[in-house]
Amino acid sequence: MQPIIEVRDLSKTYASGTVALTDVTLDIHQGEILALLGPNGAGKTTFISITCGLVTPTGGTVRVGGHDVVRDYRAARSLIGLVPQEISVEMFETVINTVRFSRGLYGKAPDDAYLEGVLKSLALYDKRDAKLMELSGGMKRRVLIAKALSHGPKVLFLDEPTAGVDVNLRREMWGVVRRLREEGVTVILTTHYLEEAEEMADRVGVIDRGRLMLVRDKAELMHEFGRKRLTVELTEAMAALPADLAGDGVTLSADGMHVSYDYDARADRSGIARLLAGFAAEGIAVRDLSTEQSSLEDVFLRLVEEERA
Ligand SMILES: Nc1ncnc2c1ncn2[C@@H]1O[C@H](COP(=O)(O)OP(=O)(O)OP(=O)(O)O)[C@@H](O)[C@H]1O
Repeated sequence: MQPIIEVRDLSKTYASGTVALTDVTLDIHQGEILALLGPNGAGKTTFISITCGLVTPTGGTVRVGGHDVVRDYRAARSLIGLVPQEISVEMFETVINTVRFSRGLYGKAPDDAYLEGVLKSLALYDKRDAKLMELSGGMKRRVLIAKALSHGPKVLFLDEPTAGVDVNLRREMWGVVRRLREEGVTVILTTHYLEEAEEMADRVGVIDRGRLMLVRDKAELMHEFGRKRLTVELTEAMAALPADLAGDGVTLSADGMHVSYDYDARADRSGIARLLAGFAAEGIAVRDLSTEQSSLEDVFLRLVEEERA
């Protein structure tokens, strides 16, 4: 199947001389949730703005549903919904009128049945006649999504959907995004939160200083994420690892006081029992044990380093 979004060698240098994107190439598939992770200023918003036709690229192309976002702007844009970072809503307007207005901006014929369906899927139907000023922060964010969906797009961009919101609201947003995907909407979201990418995405892309460093299936990343490290603290320093303790993933610290063992936490047999039996057999006294999980952040840092190398 043809990707819904095809990005080829995309570059952007702003008039100020700031290089925001360099040679980004990426396919986004229909019905997936792609999370774009990256630090402030990495180029995420620039990528979204170009795809939505709000910023002109200085090199390369983006096609949405086969339509070039520059040459064939209207056709491309009609397939896209954008939920921007800032919450700006017309406080005195009602929910239903706000989404009707957004739909009208796309030159689409009025279709209240469709819009009511959108409001229902976002749990806003009961609030359709409420003024926006009467809504909670979470509801206002859902109104922004309803506006972005008002013209029936195939692709939804969410620029930092949960920046600065509390944990409950973040979970609520995750639920909303998952339901949209079930309805067949392709979702591209940007985030600073690794946890969010981990929770939501089918694929994760990392942008760093304008370059797309990597794009991976989350399952693949989670496999690496599943690694843990056991550290065994000894009562006395050891000069070298005894032969029956040495093995894959076992290392002795420089001071000889700690043995660490990296293992796959998801494997049926972690190898920990075998290792500890080895300590007992060698008569090595153990002071303490601790385990730590490599965070997604560790995984990313390692991957990005590998990619740079
Ligand atoms: N209109 C503009 N004119 C000049 N430079 C810009 C403009 N918009 C963004 N930039 C610069 O381009 C770079 C990428 O910015 P962008 O907003 O795309 O990053 P981002 O990854 O979305 O960051 P954040 O996570 O902070 O939103 C930054 O250095 C930024 O200062």
